[in-house]
Amino acid sequence: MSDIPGIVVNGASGRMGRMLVNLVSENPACRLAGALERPGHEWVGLDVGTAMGKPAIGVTVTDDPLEAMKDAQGVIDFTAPAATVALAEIAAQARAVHVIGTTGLDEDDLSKLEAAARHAVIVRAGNMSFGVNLLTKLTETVSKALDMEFDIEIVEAHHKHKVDAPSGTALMLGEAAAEGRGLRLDKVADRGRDGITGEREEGHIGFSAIRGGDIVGEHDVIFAGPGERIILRHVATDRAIFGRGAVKAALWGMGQKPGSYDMMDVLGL
Ligand SMILES: NC(=O)c1ccc[n+]([C@@H]2O[C@H](COP(=O)([O-])OP(=O)(O)OC[C@H]3O[C@@H](n4cnc5c(N)ncnc54)[C@H](O)[C@@H]3O)[C@@H](O)[C@H]2O)c1
Ligand SMILES: O=C(O)C1=N[C@H](C(=O)O)CCC1
Repeated sequence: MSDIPGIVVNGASGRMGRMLVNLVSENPACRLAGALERPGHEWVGLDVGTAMGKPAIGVTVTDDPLEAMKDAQGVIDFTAPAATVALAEIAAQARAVHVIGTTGLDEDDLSKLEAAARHAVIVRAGNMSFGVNLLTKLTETVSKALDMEFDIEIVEAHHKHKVDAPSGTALMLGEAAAEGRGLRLDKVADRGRDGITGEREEGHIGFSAIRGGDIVGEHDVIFAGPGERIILRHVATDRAIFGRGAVKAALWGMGQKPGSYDMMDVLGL
Protein backbone atom coordinates (compact mmCIF):
# COMPACT_ATOMS: atom_id res chain seq x y z
CA MET A 1 0.00 0.00 0.00
CA SER A 2 1.25 3.53 -0.85
CA ASP A 3 0.30 6.95 0.56
CA ILE A 4 0.06 8.34 -2.98
CA PRO A 5 -3.57 8.15 -4.17
CA GLY A 6 -4.22 5.35 -6.64
CA ILE A 7 -6.33 5.93 -9.74
CA VAL A 8 -7.76 3.29 -12.08
CA VAL A 9 -8.40 4.06 -15.76
CA ASN A 10 -11.51 2.44 -17.24
CA GLY A 11 -11.54 1.93 -21.01
CA ALA A 12 -7.73 1.97 -20.98
CA SER A 13 -7.36 1.25 -24.70
CA GLY A 14 -9.64 4.06 -25.86
CA ARG A 15 -8.63 7.48 -27.23
CA MET A 16 -9.15 9.02 -23.78
CA GLY A 17 -8.07 5.88 -21.91
CA ARG A 18 -4.56 5.87 -23.42
CA MET A 19 -4.20 9.56 -22.75
CA LEU A 20 -5.25 9.01 -19.12
CA VAL A 21 -2.89 6.07 -18.57
CA ASN A 22 -0.04 8.41 -19.56
CA LEU A 23 -1.30 11.41 -17.54
CA VAL A 24 -1.92 9.39 -14.35
CA SER A 25 1.43 7.55 -14.62
CA GLU A 26 3.38 10.76 -15.18
CA ASN A 27 1.66 12.82 -12.43
CA PRO A 28 3.66 12.78 -9.16
CA ALA A 29 0.46 13.48 -7.17
CA CYS A 30 -1.05 10.09 -8.03
CA ARG A 31 -0.20 6.60 -9.25
CA LEU A 32 -1.79 4.27 -11.79
CA ALA A 33 -3.49 1.64 -9.61
CA GLY A 34 -5.27 -0.30 -12.33
CA ALA A 35 -6.36 -0.45 -15.96
CA LEU A 36 -9.79 -1.78 -16.95
CA GLU A 37 -11.18 -2.91 -20.27
CA ARG A 38 -14.34 -4.67 -21.37
CA PRO A 39 -14.47 -8.49 -21.15
CA GLY A 40 -12.99 -10.08 -24.29
CA HIS A 41 -10.82 -7.08 -25.15
CA GLU A 42 -7.42 -8.06 -26.54
CA TRP A 43 -5.57 -5.96 -23.95
CA VAL A 44 -6.94 -7.94 -20.96
CA GLY A 45 -4.04 -9.80 -19.32
CA LEU A 46 -1.34 -7.59 -20.88
CA ASP A 47 0.77 -4.96 -19.15
CA VAL A 48 -0.90 -1.65 -20.10
CA GLY A 49 2.46 -0.07 -21.06
CA THR A 50 3.33 -2.98 -23.35
CA ALA A 51 -0.19 -2.95 -24.84
CA MET A 52 0.37 0.72 -25.76
CA GLY A 53 3.64 -0.23 -27.52
CA LYS A 54 5.84 1.22 -24.77
CA PRO A 55 7.93 -0.19 -21.90
CA ALA A 56 6.01 -2.21 -19.29
CA ILE A 57 4.72 -0.16 -16.32
CA GLY A 58 3.72 -2.99 -13.97
CA VAL A 59 -0.07 -2.63 -14.30
CA THR A 60 -1.96 -5.51 -15.92
CA VAL A 61 -5.19 -4.72 -17.80
CA THR A 62 -8.13 -6.52 -16.21
CA ASP A 63 -11.86 -6.85 -16.97
CA ASP A 64 -12.68 -7.21 -13.24
CA PRO A 65 -13.53 -3.79 -11.71
CA LEU A 66 -13.27 -4.95 -8.07
CA GLU A 67 -9.84 -6.46 -8.75
CA ALA A 68 -8.73 -3.24 -10.49
CA MET A 69 -9.98 -1.03 -7.63
CA LYS A 70 -8.67 -3.07 -4.68
CA ASP A 71 -5.84 -0.58 -4.07
CA ALA A 72 -7.41 2.58 -5.54
CA GLN A 73 -9.14 5.69 -4.25
CA GLY A 74 -10.48 6.80 -7.63
CA VAL A 75 -11.49 5.59 -11.07
CA ILE A 76 -11.60 7.69 -14.24
CA ASP A 77 -14.13 6.51 -16.75
CA PHE A 78 -14.41 7.67 -20.38
CA THR A 79 -16.19 4.68 -21.93
CA ALA A 80 -19.84 4.11 -22.91
CA PRO A 81 -23.14 4.67 -21.02
CA ALA A 82 -23.84 1.01 -20.09
CA ALA A 83 -20.26 0.49 -18.90
CA THR A 84 -20.34 3.67 -16.81
CA VAL A 85 -23.66 2.89 -15.14
CA ALA A 86 -22.45 -0.64 -14.27
CA LEU A 87 -19.18 0.70 -12.85
CA ALA A 88 -20.90 3.35 -10.68
CA GLU A 89 -22.35 0.75 -8.33
CA ILE A 90 -19.04 -1.09 -8.02
CA ALA A 91 -17.05 2.14 -7.48
CA ALA A 92 -19.50 3.06 -4.70
CA GLN A 93 -18.94 -0.36 -3.05
CA ALA A 94 -15.19 0.16 -3.33
CA ARG A 95 -15.56 3.72 -1.89
CA ALA A 96 -13.66 5.03 -4.91
CA VAL A 97 -14.29 8.47 -6.41
CA HIS A 98 -15.89 7.90 -9.82
CA VAL A 99 -14.95 10.54 -12.39
CA ILE A 100 -17.26 10.24 -15.39
CA GLY A 101 -16.43 11.76 -18.77
CA THR A 102 -18.70 9.40 -20.71
CA THR A 103 -21.37 11.22 -22.74
CA GLY A 104 -24.63 10.05 -24.33
CA LEU A 105 -26.18 9.09 -20.96
CA ASP A 106 -30.02 9.08 -20.94
CA GLU A 107 -32.42 10.00 -18.11
CA ASP A 108 -32.53 6.43 -16.84
CA ASP A 109 -28.70 6.23 -16.76
CA LEU A 110 -28.54 9.55 -14.91
CA SER A 111 -31.01 8.43 -12.25
CA LYS A 112 -28.88 5.30 -11.64
CA LEU A 113 -25.81 7.50 -11.22
CA GLU A 114 -27.74 9.67 -8.74
CA ALA A 115 -28.54 6.52 -6.73
CA ALA A 116 -24.85 5.54 -6.65
CA ALA A 117 -23.89 9.07 -5.59
CA ARG A 118 -25.81 8.58 -2.33
CA HIS A 119 -22.91 6.36 -1.20
CA ALA A 120 -19.94 7.68 -3.14
CA VAL A 121 -18.41 10.74 -4.75
CA ILE A 122 -19.27 11.08 -8.45
CA VAL A 123 -17.81 13.89 -10.54
CA ARG A 124 -19.39 14.02 -13.98
CA ALA A 125 -19.12 16.55 -16.81
CA GLY A 126 -19.74 16.46 -20.54
CA ASN A 127 -16.47 18.32 -20.84
CA MET A 128 -13.65 18.29 -18.28
CA SER A 129 -11.56 21.13 -19.75
CA PHE A 130 -11.13 24.45 -17.96
CA GLY A 131 -11.85 26.38 -21.17
CA VAL A 132 -15.23 24.78 -21.84
CA ASN A 133 -16.33 25.14 -18.22
CA LEU A 134 -15.45 28.83 -18.40
CA LEU A 135 -17.34 29.06 -21.72
CA THR A 136 -20.34 27.48 -19.99
CA LYS A 137 -20.31 30.23 -17.35
CA LEU A 138 -20.01 32.90 -20.06
CA THR A 139 -22.88 31.34 -21.99
CA GLU A 140 -25.19 31.61 -18.98
CA THR A 141 -24.15 35.23 -18.39
CA VAL A 142 -24.68 36.28 -22.02
CA SER A 143 -27.98 34.42 -22.22
CA LYS A 144 -29.23 36.19 -19.07
CA ALA A 145 -28.21 39.59 -20.47
CA LEU A 146 -29.97 39.23 -23.86
CA ASP A 147 -33.68 39.22 -24.54
CA MET A 148 -35.66 36.67 -26.55
CA GLU A 149 -34.99 38.55 -29.80
CA PHE A 150 -31.62 36.79 -29.75
CA ASP A 151 -31.90 33.24 -31.09
CA ILE A 152 -29.45 30.78 -29.51
CA GLU A 153 -27.85 28.13 -31.73
CA ILE A 154 -25.13 25.68 -30.66
CA VAL A 155 -22.90 24.23 -33.38
CA GLU A 156 -20.44 21.47 -32.51
CA ALA A 157 -17.86 19.53 -34.54
CA HIS A 158 -16.09 16.26 -33.62
CA HIS A 159 -14.09 13.42 -35.17
CA LYS A 160 -15.75 10.77 -37.34
CA HIS A 161 -15.64 8.07 -34.62
CA LYS A 162 -17.90 9.93 -32.18
CA VAL A 163 -21.13 7.96 -31.61
CA ASP A 164 -23.39 10.44 -29.77
CA ALA A 165 -24.97 13.76 -30.78
CA PRO A 166 -25.40 16.44 -29.65
CA SER A 167 -22.09 16.23 -27.82
CA GLY A 168 -22.05 16.27 -24.02
CA THR A 169 -20.45 19.69 -24.24
CA ALA A 170 -23.18 21.06 -26.51
CA LEU A 171 -25.80 19.86 -24.02
CA MET A 172 -23.87 21.47 -21.13
CA LEU A 173 -23.81 24.75 -23.07
CA GLY A 174 -27.50 24.38 -23.93
CA GLU A 175 -28.36 23.81 -20.24
CA ALA A 176 -26.43 26.97 -19.33
CA ALA A 177 -28.14 29.01 -22.05
CA ALA A 178 -31.58 27.78 -20.93
CA GLU A 179 -30.70 28.42 -17.27
CA GLY A 180 -29.73 32.00 -18.15
CA ARG A 181 -33.29 32.50 -19.39
CA GLY A 182 -34.86 30.65 -16.49
CA LEU A 183 -36.01 27.85 -18.85
CA ARG A 184 -35.61 24.05 -18.90
CA LEU A 185 -33.56 22.84 -21.86
CA ASP A 186 -35.82 19.82 -22.51
CA LYS A 187 -38.74 22.22 -23.15
CA VAL A 188 -36.91 24.41 -25.69
CA ALA A 189 -34.28 22.22 -27.43
CA ASP A 190 -34.46 21.83 -31.25
CA ARG A 191 -32.23 18.81 -31.84
CA GLY A 192 -32.86 17.66 -35.38
CA ARG A 193 -34.11 19.97 -38.13
CA ASP A 194 -34.83 18.42 -41.52
CA GLY A 195 -37.38 19.10 -44.26
CA ILE A 196 -40.18 21.66 -43.91
CA THR A 197 -39.55 22.60 -40.31
CA GLY A 198 -41.59 25.78 -40.21
CA GLU A 199 -40.17 29.04 -38.91
CA ARG A 200 -37.87 28.99 -35.92
CA GLU A 201 -39.76 29.24 -32.62
CA GLU A 202 -38.80 32.16 -30.41
CA GLY A 203 -36.92 31.05 -27.31
CA HIS A 204 -35.84 27.71 -28.73
CA ILE A 205 -32.21 26.58 -28.54
CA GLY A 206 -30.98 24.84 -31.69
CA PHE A 207 -28.28 22.16 -31.98
CA SER A 208 -26.25 21.19 -35.06
CA ALA A 209 -23.55 18.51 -35.20
CA ILE A 210 -20.66 18.13 -37.66
CA ARG A 211 -18.73 14.82 -37.73
CA GLY A 212 -15.50 14.32 -39.67
CA GLY A 213 -11.82 13.44 -39.72
CA ASP A 214 -9.86 13.90 -36.52
CA ILE A 215 -11.53 17.05 -35.13
CA VAL A 216 -10.88 16.95 -31.37
CA GLY A 217 -13.86 19.14 -30.45
CA GLU A 218 -15.19 22.58 -31.43
CA HIS A 219 -18.19 24.43 -30.02
CA ASP A 220 -19.83 27.72 -31.04
CA VAL A 221 -22.66 29.31 -29.09
CA ILE A 222 -24.33 31.77 -31.45
CA PHE A 223 -26.64 34.50 -30.19
CA ALA A 224 -28.25 35.79 -33.39
CA GLY A 225 -30.22 39.01 -32.96
CA PRO A 226 -31.64 41.71 -35.23
CA GLY A 227 -28.67 43.38 -36.90
CA GLU A 228 -25.94 41.70 -34.84
CA ARG A 229 -24.52 38.34 -33.69
CA ILE A 230 -22.44 37.36 -30.68
CA ILE A 231 -20.45 34.13 -31.04
CA LEU A 232 -18.71 32.39 -28.13
CA ARG A 233 -16.26 29.71 -29.32
CA HIS A 234 -14.06 27.00 -27.84
CA VAL A 235 -11.65 24.96 -29.97
CA ALA A 236 -9.91 21.92 -28.48
CA THR A 237 -6.73 20.91 -30.28
CA ASP A 238 -5.43 18.34 -27.77
CA ARG A 239 -7.40 15.67 -25.79
CA ALA A 240 -5.00 16.20 -22.88
CA ILE A 241 -7.19 19.14 -21.76
CA PHE A 242 -9.99 16.65 -20.92
CA GLY A 243 -7.58 14.20 -19.29
CA ARG A 244 -5.90 16.81 -17.10
CA GLY A 245 -9.32 17.98 -15.89
CA ALA A 246 -10.31 14.40 -15.07
CA VAL A 247 -7.17 13.75 -13.01
CA LYS A 248 -7.74 17.02 -11.15
CA ALA A 249 -11.36 15.95 -10.50
CA ALA A 250 -10.29 12.54 -9.12
CA LEU A 251 -7.81 14.08 -6.66
CA TRP A 252 -10.31 16.80 -5.65
CA GLY A 253 -13.09 14.23 -5.17
CA MET A 254 -11.03 12.27 -2.63
CA GLY A 255 -11.63 15.08 -0.10
CA GLN A 256 -15.41 15.34 -0.63
CA LYS A 257 -18.53 13.86 0.98
CA PRO A 258 -20.64 11.41 -1.09
CA GLY A 259 -22.70 13.20 -3.72
CA SER A 260 -22.91 14.32 -7.34
CA TYR A 261 -20.44 16.98 -8.43
CA ASP A 262 -19.37 18.56 -11.71
CA MET A 263 -16.30 20.39 -13.03
CA MET A 264 -17.69 23.76 -11.90
CA ASP A 265 -17.40 22.43 -8.33
CA VAL A 266 -13.87 21.15 -8.97
CA LEU A 267 -12.70 24.38 -10.61
CA GLY A 268 -14.60 26.68 -8.25
CA LEU A 269 -16.28 28.46 -11.17
N1 LIG B 1 -16.20 14.71 -20.73
C1 LIG B 1 -15.15 14.96 -21.52
O1 LIG B 1 -14.36 15.89 -21.29
C2 LIG B 1 -14.90 14.03 -22.68
C3 LIG B 1 -13.79 14.20 -23.50
C4 LIG B 1 -13.54 13.25 -24.49
C5 LIG B 1 -14.41 12.17 -24.65
N2 LIG B 1 -15.49 12.07 -23.85
C6 LIG B 1 -16.40 10.93 -23.91
O2 LIG B 1 -15.70 9.78 -23.43
C7 LIG B 1 -16.21 8.60 -24.04
C8 LIG B 1 -15.08 7.80 -24.66
O3 LIG B 1 -14.48 8.54 -25.71
P1 LIG B 1 -13.25 7.95 -26.53
O4 LIG B 1 -13.06 8.87 -27.68
O5 LIG B 1 -12.11 7.65 -25.62
O6 LIG B 1 -13.91 6.57 -27.05
P2 LIG B 1 -13.20 5.22 -27.49
O7 LIG B 1 -14.22 4.47 -28.27
O8 LIG B 1 -11.86 5.50 -28.10
O9 LIG B 1 -12.94 4.48 -26.10
C9 LIG B 1 -13.94 3.86 -25.32
C10 LIG B 1 -13.27 2.73 -24.55
O10 LIG B 1 -14.19 2.19 -23.61
C11 LIG B 1 -14.02 0.79 -23.61
N3 LIG B 1 -15.17 0.12 -23.02
C12 LIG B 1 -16.39 -0.07 -23.57
N4 LIG B 1 -17.16 -0.80 -22.72
C13 LIG B 1 -16.41 -1.06 -21.63
C14 LIG B 1 -16.62 -1.78 -20.40
N5 LIG B 1 -17.78 -2.41 -20.16
N6 LIG B 1 -15.61 -1.85 -19.51
C15 LIG B 1 -14.44 -1.24 -19.74
N7 LIG B 1 -14.16 -0.56 -20.89
C16 LIG B 1 -15.15 -0.46 -21.80
C17 LIG B 1 -13.79 0.45 -25.08
O11 LIG B 1 -13.21 -0.85 -25.24
C18 LIG B 1 -12.83 1.58 -25.47
O12 LIG B 1 -11.49 1.25 -25.16
C19 LIG B 1 -17.28 9.10 -25.03
O13 LIG B 1 -18.55 9.05 -24.41
C20 LIG B 1 -16.88 10.55 -25.28
O14 LIG B 1 -17.94 11.35 -25.70
C21 LIG B 1 -15.76 12.97 -22.88
O1 LIG C 1 -14.21 13.03 -28.50
C1 LIG C 1 -15.30 13.09 -27.89
O2 LIG C 1 -16.16 12.17 -27.97
C2 LIG C 1 -15.59 14.24 -27.02
N1 LIG C 1 -16.65 14.17 -26.27
C3 LIG C 1 -17.09 15.16 -25.34
C4 LIG C 1 -18.46 15.66 -25.74
O3 LIG C 1 -19.33 14.85 -26.10
O4 LIG C 1 -18.70 16.86 -25.65
C5 LIG C 1 -16.08 16.26 -25.12
C6 LIG C 1 -15.30 16.62 -26.34
C7 LIG C 1 -14.67 15.39 -27.00
